[in-house]
Amino acid sequence: MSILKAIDITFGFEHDRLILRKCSFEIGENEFISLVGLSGCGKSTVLKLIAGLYPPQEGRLEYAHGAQLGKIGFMPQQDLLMPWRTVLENAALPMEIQGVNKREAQRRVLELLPIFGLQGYENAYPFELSGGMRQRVSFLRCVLTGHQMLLLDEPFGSLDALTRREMQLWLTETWQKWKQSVLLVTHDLDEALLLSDRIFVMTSPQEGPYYEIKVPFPKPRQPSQVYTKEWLDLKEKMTTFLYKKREIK
Ligand SMILES: Nc1ncnc2c1ncn2[C@@H]1O[C@H](COP(=O)(O)OP(=O)(O)OP(=O)(O)O)[C@@H](O)[C@H]1O
Repeated sequence: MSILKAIDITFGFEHDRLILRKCSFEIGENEFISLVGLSGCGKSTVLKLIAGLYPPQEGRLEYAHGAQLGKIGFMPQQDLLMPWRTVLENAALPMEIQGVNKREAQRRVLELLPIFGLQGYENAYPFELSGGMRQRVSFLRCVLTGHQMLLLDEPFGSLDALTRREMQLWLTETWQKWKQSVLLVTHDLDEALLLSDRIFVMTSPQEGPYYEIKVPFPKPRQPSQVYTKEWLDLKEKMTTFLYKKREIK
């Protein structure tokens, strides 16, 4: 069953320069999808359309029950934690805005802190945390507000390579517990292959449906797999598609 259907979406910031033209895709229940593409092709814009920050110029987005606007977790590129609020207050705030009372919101945060590797840090301020920990607070906040769907915009983009790999592995394990659908924007093809059920490869402008790769490796995947021939073949397929399209333009 699908949680979201995008049907013939057309969108551009300038009238003569479209980012999406009659673009369609579906996201299934409990599905993990990555969106990859060259810088500036419109990946963040797709997330913002789904989150309802921009209306499509043509076409429509159909949300399954429970995944309506306002109930989708959105994690932007920057963690956007408020420096004057503690971990507990930062993580609980969006739930409070959704109408959950403060005590209950904080109870839900406290319950999840250990899973997010943040136990004992509830009263810490963002400046006292490492980059990976700040991203986990941001991710925790997103999980608590996204009832059925999470939109993650390069969540690990600002982290060093080792922390990034650690966070990817942590996410593969943690995500199995949530059963929320995820649309992850990333530049990192290994990250996409490590985490996803399907990968949408986006060109600029995106015409029609995305070029799609179904990732055939069973989960959870291991970082050592990135050196296997099957893995490298899939990466090459995506790279060839991205750059060929660019030459044609
Ligand atoms: N608010 C805006 N107003 C006008 N143009 C915009 C706006 N936001 C984005 N754009 C333009 O739309 C295009 C797509 O931007 P978007 O941020 O979606 O790309 P992206 O694929 O996410 O890029 P990156 O990988 O570099 O983050 C870019 O050319 C960008 O300059």
